[in-house]
Amino acid sequence: MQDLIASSLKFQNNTLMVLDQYLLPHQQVWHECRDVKTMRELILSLKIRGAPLIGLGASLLIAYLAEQDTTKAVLAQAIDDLEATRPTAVNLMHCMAKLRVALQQQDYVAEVINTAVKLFNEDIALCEKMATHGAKLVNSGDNILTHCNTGALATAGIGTALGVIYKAQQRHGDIHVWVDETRPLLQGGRLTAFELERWQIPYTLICDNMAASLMAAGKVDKIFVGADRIAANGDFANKVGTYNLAVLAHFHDIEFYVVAPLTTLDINTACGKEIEIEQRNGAEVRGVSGSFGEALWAPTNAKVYNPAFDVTPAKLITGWVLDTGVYSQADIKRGALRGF
Ligand SMILES: CSC[C@@H](O)[C@@H](O)C(=O)COP(=O)(O)O
Repeated sequence: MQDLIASSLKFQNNTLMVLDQYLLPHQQVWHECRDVKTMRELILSLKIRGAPLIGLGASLLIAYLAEQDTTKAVLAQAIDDLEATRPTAVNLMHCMAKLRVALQQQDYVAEVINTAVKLFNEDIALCEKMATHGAKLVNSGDNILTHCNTGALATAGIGTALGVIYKAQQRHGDIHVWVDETRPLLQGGRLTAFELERWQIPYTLICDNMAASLMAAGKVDKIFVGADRIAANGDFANKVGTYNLAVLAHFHDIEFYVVAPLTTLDINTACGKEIEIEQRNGAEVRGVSGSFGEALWAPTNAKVYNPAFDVTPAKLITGWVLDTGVYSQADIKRGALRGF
């Protein structure tokens, strides 16, 4: 298989490597992945994360296994096992569905490899298109608030919502970003801050509960976030805390955009209530861990509620920035998403 290189995932010299996003930004450790057990562990522990990237990492592993003369039955089981790791991000299901089709073909080894390569390259192109559409919504001098990490680390390309910010900065040169730290796993504080620093885009890190007062002070012009699944009616699931921002944006009359590729659309899910939300281990809320070690601040057995995502209803969204363009409330009500 040809070499494929992204910020946090690479297939090079026949070796699949994953950058450990749990240890970033203070340690940059790449893990080699040769089997389903390792990839499952990397996904479950969020060492590889972000809706598009999970699907691509799993796909490249299947392609690698196909190249090792793995039987059809074992590959089919591997696809099922990887698909079962995280239930909310539909990109993973999208990739696994494509690979299942490839596996049915006569020359399935070549088909599986071609499909994985195509998915990877397609994601780069989709990011570019979303960013181009989204950047047109940004004005010179805008203060943009974002949540979680939706950048190059989470995709094969420049990212979804953060890709828009990157393009807008290239266009205007004077964008400032408010970065929600994104409790409990701190994807904003660890990863988005790291990426913005690398891209030399001015940013300020805030705790999630500071967004309201910033909005009240008139310091947020627009909000851009990513999505893990967009239902047919435009409701979408994204990192927990996104819904809070949408409600706050509505109250303060601030534009709120969701940015996602067509691989995030799930027209078989009618509305947000039908999206399965991943529940995670309580330890993530009782304390924090990372390259610095572990800290526990709550009582060891404190009862915890820890959904990884929440659902934002369509009525709170100003625009859906997809690779095919920007869609308004009216477009969505007309059923624009069902057309894909
Ligand atoms: C391009 S990323 C879009 C989403 O996947 C992102 O906003 C998000 O919620 C990631 O969650 P994570 O749990 O870190 O995988």
